[in-house]
Amino acid sequence: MEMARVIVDVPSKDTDRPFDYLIPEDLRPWIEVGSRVGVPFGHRTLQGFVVSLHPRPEMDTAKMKPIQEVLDVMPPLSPELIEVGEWMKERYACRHISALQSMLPTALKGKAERYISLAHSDMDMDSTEEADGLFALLPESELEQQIIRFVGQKGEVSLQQLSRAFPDGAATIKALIGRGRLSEFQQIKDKLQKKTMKAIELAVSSEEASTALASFPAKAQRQKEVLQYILEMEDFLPISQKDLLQTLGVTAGTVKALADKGLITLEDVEVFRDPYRGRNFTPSTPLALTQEQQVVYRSIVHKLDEREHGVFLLHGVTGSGKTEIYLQTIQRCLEQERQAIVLVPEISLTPQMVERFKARFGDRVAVMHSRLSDGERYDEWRKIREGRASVVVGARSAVFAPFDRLGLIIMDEEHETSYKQEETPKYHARDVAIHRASLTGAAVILGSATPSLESYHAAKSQAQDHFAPQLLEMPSRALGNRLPEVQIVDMREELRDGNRSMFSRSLHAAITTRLERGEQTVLLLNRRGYSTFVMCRSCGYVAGCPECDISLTYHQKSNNLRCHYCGYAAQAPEVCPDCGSEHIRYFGTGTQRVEEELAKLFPGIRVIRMDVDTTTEKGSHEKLLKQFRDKKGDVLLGTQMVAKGLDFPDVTLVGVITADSALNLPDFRAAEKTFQLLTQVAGRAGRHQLPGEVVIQSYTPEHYSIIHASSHDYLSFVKDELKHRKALHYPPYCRLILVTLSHEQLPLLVRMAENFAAAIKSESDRRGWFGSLDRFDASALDILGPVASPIPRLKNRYRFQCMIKWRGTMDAVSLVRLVAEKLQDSARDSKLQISIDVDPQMLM
Ligand SMILES: Nc1ncnc2c1ncn2[C@@H]1O[C@H](COP(=O)(O)OP(=O)(O)OP(=O)(O)O)[C@@H](O)[C@H]1O
Ligand SMILES: [Zn+2]
Ligand SMILES: [Zn+2]
Repeated sequence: MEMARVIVDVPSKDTDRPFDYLIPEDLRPWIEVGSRVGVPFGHRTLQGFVVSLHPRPEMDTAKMKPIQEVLDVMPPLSPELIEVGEWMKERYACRHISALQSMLPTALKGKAERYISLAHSDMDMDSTEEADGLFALLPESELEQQIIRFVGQKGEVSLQQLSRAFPDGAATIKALIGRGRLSEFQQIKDKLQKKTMKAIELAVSSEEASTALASFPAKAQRQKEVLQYILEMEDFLPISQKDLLQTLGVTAGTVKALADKGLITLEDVEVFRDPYRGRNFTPSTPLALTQEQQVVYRSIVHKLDEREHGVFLLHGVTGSGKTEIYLQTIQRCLEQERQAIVLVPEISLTPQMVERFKARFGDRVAVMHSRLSDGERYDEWRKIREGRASVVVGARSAVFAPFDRLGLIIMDEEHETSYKQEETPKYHARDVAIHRASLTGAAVILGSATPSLESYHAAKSQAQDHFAPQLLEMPSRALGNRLPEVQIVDMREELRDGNRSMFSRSLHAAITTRLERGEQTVLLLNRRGYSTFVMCRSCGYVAGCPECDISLTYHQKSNNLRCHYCGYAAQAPEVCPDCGSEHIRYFGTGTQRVEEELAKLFPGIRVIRMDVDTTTEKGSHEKLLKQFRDKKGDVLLGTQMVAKGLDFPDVTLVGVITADSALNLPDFRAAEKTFQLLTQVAGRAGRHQLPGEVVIQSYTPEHYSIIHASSHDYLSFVKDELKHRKALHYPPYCRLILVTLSHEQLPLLVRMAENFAAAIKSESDRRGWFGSLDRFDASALDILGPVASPIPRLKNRYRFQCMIKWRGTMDAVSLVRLVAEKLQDSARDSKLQISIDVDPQMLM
């Protein structure tokens, strides 16, 4: 017998370490580092992950218990991912088990039994790599044939059954799965069962339907509307009845009436588990690279060829052809028989993005994002695990894709905050990607038109205590056209001149021109931050904290203003302290109001609205974009979603309703985020033949983030912004740890929060860490707070927070963790919760 160290599935402090178990002889061949096992623990059986294997210890093993069962044939985690988990535990002060669990698709988290069947024959032989094709032709051994016959006869066999029938077959069975002869799956129960939906399809040709539509009586207005919509959606049929009812606000009765007339059919159909199955992607071939692209391409490929770990920061303006770089470096990686992960922000995981990868690499691409059902995600995950996919395109958690020959990780729009997970474990996919790649000698490309200050600063300073990417730049657009002209409109002047509309005269005129020319407009309404700050509409004054240089947040209930960093509070002003105007109030508007205003100002204008409300249903995003591309809309109006990744030839105007809204958030990254968003959205204009124009409306047109965005000047922005960050001690000149404590009783919480801050102070003093952040050459640690959290009460619990700022090579995370655990132990009643967020992105 041998021994395994197992991390058990109980997220508590006392169980947050590996436990030793003996490996029974018959389970030995099934167990690897990364296996999921069932182990006895106290009186229960718990699930756990094997993190290491050891020879049988010398000591007395009588008290050690044996592993009871193995839950999967193929270990769901690899040794590499186990190592990443260990690193996450230290880096983010989370439990080891939470780190490991976060790597698995939900469907795998329960304890469902694993089954084996013959592999689907739906594997496309053309697209599998040649090596696999050769493998499949290898003569099969006696044992292999027996196993295949056995499984073939039974249809599906549970892992238990199979391991009993072939006690010595573990290695062979794993090999057969690896070669695509057998497949491992789990019975997908209840919510994962086959999904069906009521689907609507035309029962007649579209011409007949149109004719019928014309002859509808006036009183059948609702039916007419529905049929009209179905005709518009023709390319997407069948569509779901549920979607339609929601979009049009009609009842099922109206739909049924059309079915009764024989114009449409209504059927229960299975919802496809592969959301892209059956769709044809026009294959694309590599483009001849531009001069700039070639330089970048060569640097990256050089690293790939050396099989060395390396991190690149690809700073390329909008439309510079970063995606083509991604595609061609992936190509090289695949030629090396290695695999690639492409991370994109959830919000830009648009069909257009996925399409570009599917078009180049076909079935070898797996897709992972949050709108997939658990079942779909499990299927995509298996595709990766079993080696049927070699490229994955996905949101944050795709960084854990279970590849075993990873060669390249790409992170598009690397500055996006959605790469940080806000629940435990609070990891940043960028750091995980870099760490994972360093373990396997993989390359990392961080791409953006507006890199985060952290990444850019790291590339420039080549600091030793942080990752130091190699900077690659693409300053011109791939198609040779220029970046669009940007005009800034001062909205204070508009008001002074008597224009109270949310559209300036310039933007109004520009939209009118587009309507006349039949060109398209993208309108961005940045809703982040609305209703939270107080601004003077006459002079642009925004109430800010005297200590922290961030805007104060308006609290309606108490009618006061508060700083969420230091706790400063003030009465909300009645008149502007700067200019005395009464036009000072807190700000609020929404896409719906803009839509109404557009309809009023431009009668007959066709507006496609894209925001959280219109994109909740699966596929709605795609439909709206398709409508816009088919020129069924003059204006695409939306929130952040319209800023990213879109590439439409007829968009020649981009308008930003209020550029300042995000500028006034109580977040030290407010200027950076504003600059990024403006640059992104401006980049949507004039990407093809027609030249583009951008109109930015602002109440603070003199702000450096707006000025530099309008001249597409990333470098000047960085220079200005870094000055602020340095003066006020914010990243990248220090790092942050946000600690939130919560409890049901306020007085108790306040006392404990104060104890926490005091303990951090004395503990770091004792270690000689407490220095001044003003001295940039020295290590230093400072703690702000405690103050009430921006959300001071959540689910009946009060919340207080402390912000730790630190710089240096010391292990501040483990200090915070230590103090937090001590406090929790001493608090006796376990109702105190402490959450630690290392390198926080969300400060509100
Ligand atoms: N080498 C090339 N030859 C011809 N066209 C190219 C080349 N590289 C890119 N393009 C085209 O240029 C346009 C912009 O490229 P792409 O979308 O890859 O840029 P990007 O940098 O990813 O843009 P963004 O950051 O704005 O999303 C696309 O229409 C693309 O097809
Ligand atoms: Zn004022
Ligand atoms: Zn403050």
